[in-house]
Amino acid sequence: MQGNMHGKVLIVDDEPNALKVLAAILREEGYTVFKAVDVAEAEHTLGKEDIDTVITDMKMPAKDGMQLMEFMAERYPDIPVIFLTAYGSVDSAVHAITRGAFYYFIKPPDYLKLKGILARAVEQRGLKREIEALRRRIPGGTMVRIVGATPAMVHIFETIEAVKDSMSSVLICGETGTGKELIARSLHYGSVRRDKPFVAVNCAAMPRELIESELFGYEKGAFSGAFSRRIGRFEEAAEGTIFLDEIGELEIPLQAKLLRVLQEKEIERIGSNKKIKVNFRLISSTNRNIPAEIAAGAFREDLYYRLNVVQIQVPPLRDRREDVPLLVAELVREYGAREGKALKIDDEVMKAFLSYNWPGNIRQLGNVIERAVVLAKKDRITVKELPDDLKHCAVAEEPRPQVRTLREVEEEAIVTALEESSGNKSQAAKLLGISRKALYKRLSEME
Ligand SMILES: Nc1ncnc2c1ncn2[C@@H]1O[C@H](COP(=O)(O)OP(=O)(O)OP(=O)(O)O)[C@@H](O)[C@H]1O
Repeated sequence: MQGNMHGKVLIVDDEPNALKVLAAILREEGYTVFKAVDVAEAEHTLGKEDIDTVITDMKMPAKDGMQLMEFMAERYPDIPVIFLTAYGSVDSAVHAITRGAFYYFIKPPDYLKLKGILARAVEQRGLKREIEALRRRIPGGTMVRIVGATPAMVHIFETIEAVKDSMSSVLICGETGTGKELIARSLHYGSVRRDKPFVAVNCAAMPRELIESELFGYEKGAFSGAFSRRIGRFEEAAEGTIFLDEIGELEIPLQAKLLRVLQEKEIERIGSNKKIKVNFRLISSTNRNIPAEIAAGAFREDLYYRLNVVQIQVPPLRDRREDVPLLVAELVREYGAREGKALKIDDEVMKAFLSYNWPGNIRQLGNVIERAVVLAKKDRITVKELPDDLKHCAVAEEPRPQVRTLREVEEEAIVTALEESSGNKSQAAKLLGISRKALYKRLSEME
């Protein structure tokens, strides 16, 4: 945004007059204005133009403003959204704010105020863009920090380094929440392609027809609802990386289409038979056992070989428990910073973390820590802040003997006193309430 005070604004409203008036006012202010009469058209414009801020009506006949915002949260999380809402639907606007909307105005808005808010939104977008650009420039930087020191993780880091700049396809296998997407991102942002797009598509999140139009795009009129042309994700990923998450969910007909794209490096938009050259690096991920799917006839073997040129296996968290303390420290710092809390973790909590089997892996660990950080009072995270199944783990992990011998108690007291006094024996003796000589005597008995 530097050197350019104004930005690109997209206005979405089903009332042509409202659209016209606001567009005129903002153009006067020097903004480049794009208009859309519904969410579908807005989505299309967002795919084509580098929009700085969206101003949208809340109530619209097909999809509403809230649905547009959800779409944006997924695809364009850095673009601020300002809502215009009719008097009487303030509730939904407030809901939008809690979901991250930038601001809302009741119609008709106070244009002076709207201009002020818009300027702030555009400025914020500019800042985010600069930060993103800086991050990408960190030499060899992966932008995201992948925490891990176990041999399996070190092996993954080495593989990332070795293959990041190549065009070969990478298949990342591992349970849900193990960090597959993080690895895909660091393969991209650490590579020579880091200034090109990284386009992620979750193959499990959408019905088949939608994935197809998402991946390949379509021409205007290709099917009912295709009001305008839309470019697909393969085209969007030009010279960059496309990440197909949960590739195992792709149905057989789409597998065939994908195979053809990989072989021929060209695509056809739906409703057109013009071939378009595409060039991208493909990373895919799966939490399924693909060879078993092949044996069951649910996955094409030839496609598997194309996807699996380089394979990265990410182990579940329970198989690399040594990484748990590192991850916990990192996550507590991260969420703590967000909440403005500097927190320590009780030993019991760490013990529970170490013995739990983490079916949701690091994502689950992150959620548990986020919750604990929010709940934590004072400066500690205690077992009280853990969800029930983890609390049980903390209890199960403490098979303390009921009675200890006096000698054991004495030895423990001596060790604690020495620790407290950093090994200074006079001070330790003082803490224990005995003479230095008595301490020496007991120490010699202990050995
Ligand atoms: N090694 C790691 N270090 C730090 N954070 C991690 C690590 N691995 C995963 N995470 C965090 O855990 C969460 C889940 O990771 P990610 O989305 O990459 O997992 P995934 O394997 O792609 O999950 P799914 O299969 O469900 O899509 C993210 O918030 C990510 O930042």
